[in-house]
Amino acid sequence: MSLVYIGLGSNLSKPEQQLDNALKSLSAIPNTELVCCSSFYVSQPMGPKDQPDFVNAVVLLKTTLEPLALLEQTQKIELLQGRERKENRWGPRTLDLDILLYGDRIIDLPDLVVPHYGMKAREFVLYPLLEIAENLILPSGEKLSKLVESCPKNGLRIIEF
Ligand SMILES: CC1(C)Nc2nc(N)[nH]c(=O)c2N=C1O
Repeated sequence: MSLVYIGLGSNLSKPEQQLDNALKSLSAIPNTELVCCSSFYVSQPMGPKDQPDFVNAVVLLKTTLEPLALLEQTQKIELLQGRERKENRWGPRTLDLDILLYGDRIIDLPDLVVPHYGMKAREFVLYPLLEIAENLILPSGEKLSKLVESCPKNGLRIIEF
């Protein structure tokens, strides 16, 4: 059984609803349990600013699926929710599911790099992750709490339901 942290992001077609739907689909992945989810956070787009603000969250899964089998499941959910794989990397999207951490594994495959390549500089990943994993140590040995200390919030704010 592995503990896997997944980043969720959306800035199209009712982003909060997109994340709610994604949570339902993630909890239905075979051999996988959705353990907990962070609050939903709103933030300005990193990269091109001429697009809507994003809604982001991080979830913790417990799974016996191997990394590429889990990736297949998350990509299926993205497509189900209307993500066109052809869109540009920095443009708006209905749903992004990124495998941030997979236990203590370091994975470097053409389709999957874990820890996620950009997570250390993304406030919209680090703050929700800290909310559900305050004592996390990354495979590199770095403390998540230290990374958050040096990551500006850039206006990131929790959506109060
Ligand atoms: C376009 C890019 C880089 N910017 C983002 N910016 C924010 N705030 N949140 C995201 O999830 C996000 N995802 C992306 O892929």
